[in-house]
Amino acid sequence: MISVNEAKHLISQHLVTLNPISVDLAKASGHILADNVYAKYDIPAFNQSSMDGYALKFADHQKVLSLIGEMAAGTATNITIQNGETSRIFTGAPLPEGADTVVMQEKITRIDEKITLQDPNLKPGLNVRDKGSEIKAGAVAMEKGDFLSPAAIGFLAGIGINEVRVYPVPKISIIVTGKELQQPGKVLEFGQVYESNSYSLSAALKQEGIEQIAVYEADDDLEILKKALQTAIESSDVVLLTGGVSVGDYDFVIEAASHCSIKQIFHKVKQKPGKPLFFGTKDRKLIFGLPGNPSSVLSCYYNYVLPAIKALSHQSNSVIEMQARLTHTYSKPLGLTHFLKGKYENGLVTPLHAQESYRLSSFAQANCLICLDETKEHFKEGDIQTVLILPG
Ligand SMILES: Nc1nc2c(c(=O)[nH]1)N[C@H]1C(S)=C(S)[C@@H](COP(=O)(O)OP(=O)(O)OC[C@H]3O[C@@H](n4cnc5c(N)ncnc54)[C@H](O)[C@@H]3O)O[C@H]1N2
Ligand code: MOO
Repeated sequence: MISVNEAKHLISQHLVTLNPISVDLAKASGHILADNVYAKYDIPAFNQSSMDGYALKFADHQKVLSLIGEMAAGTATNITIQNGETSRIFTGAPLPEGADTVVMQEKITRIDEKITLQDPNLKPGLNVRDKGSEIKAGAVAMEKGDFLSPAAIGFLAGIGINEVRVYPVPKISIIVTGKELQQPGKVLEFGQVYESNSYSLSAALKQEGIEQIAVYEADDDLEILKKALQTAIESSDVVLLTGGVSVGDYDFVIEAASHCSIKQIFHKVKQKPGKPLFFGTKDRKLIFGLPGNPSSVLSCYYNYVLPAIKALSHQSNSVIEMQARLTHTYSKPLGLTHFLKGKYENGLVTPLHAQESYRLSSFAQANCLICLDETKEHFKEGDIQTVLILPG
């Protein structure tokens, strides 16, 4: 059996970033840019007023000015002001030809068409957004590797970009195994358990902006599982199986993986929960066999699957590793790394109740996993441990 670190290292060695695609800007939020984006135009595209007021030549600011026209935002034709003239202007409107400064309307006196300024702080160019002051045509607007946040999307739209090249988010298939599984909402017959793994995994994936998720149910039937796995490999970048990776007579995942020519990279990790974790590859596709217990599924997801999925899209891990002080003493046997459901706050971390891998009640309250090393047995109150902060 390999250690947690060895397992993480082996996965990292098999990650190949997905090929970039072009997408509409409106669909690019949350992606990473695969190419530099260059500005096509000077933005603003014209000298623009940043205030409602009057446009003038600064050299005229001590004169009584004659009002000769108006420029509103969206005005399609320009006007020209001569010496001693001014024009009404509104926020966002182009400056009239000849004007270089705008005075706010609160800082003038107007008698009929005559304007006198009372702005001791007026400077040349005040209240004017210069043409190209946001960005110049040809300049790099954003760089390859930049994250497309909502602000970045707005920025690129604002400079006229409508399509970008990004690293795609992977397509995911989830295959749940087990003939005991019943859908939530239906009556639970004797021996049945409610199917929850596809729900928790889909929710976790959607939280990362992954929408292309297919769910298959494979019962405990080897033939059904082989077919589902084959379809899943062909139609997705990452396959997540849950259950059926242990040593029971109905645990068919390893056999189905071998039948589908999946190359086994490892099976079983020195950890709790999630000891029977399987990882394999086929071409560039990643196949994770997650041990069926609901808590094992999520613990393995945050430790292995999520970092891998993020790396495929060139994204940084959304599970943040931190150090925290234990609020309680905790003991465990030697030999396995334990991941405890915990509550982290202000540098302190508390292990929650219900750590068993079939239970999710404490996971539902947890905001972190506490990592307790395989080589240690006793952990004292105040000891500093690594915690994995779960995406909120
Ligand atoms: N003799 C041994 N038995 C077991 C070992 C072992 O080393 N030797 N390992 C145990 C550990 S640790 C784990 S974890 C489980 C993993 O087993 P499988 O991956 O084969 O999972 P299943 O047996 O199919 O299911 C385990 C458990 O989880 C429930 N389950 C499965 N799928 C779902 C689902 N989609 N939603 C909700 N619950 C699900 C299933 O009913 C079982 O209770 O093996 C131990 N056994
Ligand atoms: O390693 Mo298992 O996930 O504890 O039941």
